[in-house]
Amino acid sequence: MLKVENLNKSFGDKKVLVNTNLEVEKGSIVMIVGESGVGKTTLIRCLCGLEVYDSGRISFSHDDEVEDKSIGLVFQNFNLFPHFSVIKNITYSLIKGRKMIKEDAIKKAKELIELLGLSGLEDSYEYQLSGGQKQRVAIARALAMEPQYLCFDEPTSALDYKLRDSVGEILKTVASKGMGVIVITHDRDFADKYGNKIYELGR
Ligand SMILES: Nc1ncnc2c1ncn2[C@@H]1O[C@H](COP(=O)(O)OP(=O)(O)OP(=O)(O)O)[C@@H](O)[C@H]1O
Repeated sequence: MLKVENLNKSFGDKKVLVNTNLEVEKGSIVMIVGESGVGKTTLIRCLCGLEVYDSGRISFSHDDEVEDKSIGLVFQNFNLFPHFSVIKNITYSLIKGRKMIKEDAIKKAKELIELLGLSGLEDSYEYQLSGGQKQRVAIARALAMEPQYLCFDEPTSALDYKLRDSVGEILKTVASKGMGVIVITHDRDFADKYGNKIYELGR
């Protein structure tokens, strides 16, 4: 379980997170809702190590057999490498960061491409993809790193309304593989439908 206790974060004089608490079990989907500006993105940036927090604790409890502290993030705008094909977007960090053999990285990427319904798009570039396809490439890329927890920043906001449920099904698939899923959303119906728990971040 991922546990956030009394997390505080300010930007200058502005207190954004004040004694924020959160618990995420593996295999579950936790939705974070709240008005614009309450600090939802700041919270997940702290979780992923992209932001330094002022005080409090982020810890992993003992149900994590291997104490793997990896938390991945799927950015709201996906952040794909525009000059790389779909398959290279997925394999790049495996090969360069994890030093995986290229053939193994490609095998893994192909499994994820299949899982996320991207077959046939292996050699496409970002500009050739729809919003939903870009998002699924970003999810495949994050899953390739095998994080224990995966955060999604507003996964439905850039997409056509009808794609909302397909995103929900992907979140369920990710959780069913044993990962803890943390989702920022403005969409209360989506949160109610797919969240195992909903945290309302307040001022
Ligand atoms: N790097 C930064 N420097 C200064 N202020 C920041 C920085 N990042 C965020 N903030 C401020 O912190 C507050 C919380 O921002 P954050 O993006 O976390 O909110 P949010 O709840 O995700 O909002 P939204 O729903 O609109 O995306 C905002 O007032 C924002 O202006």
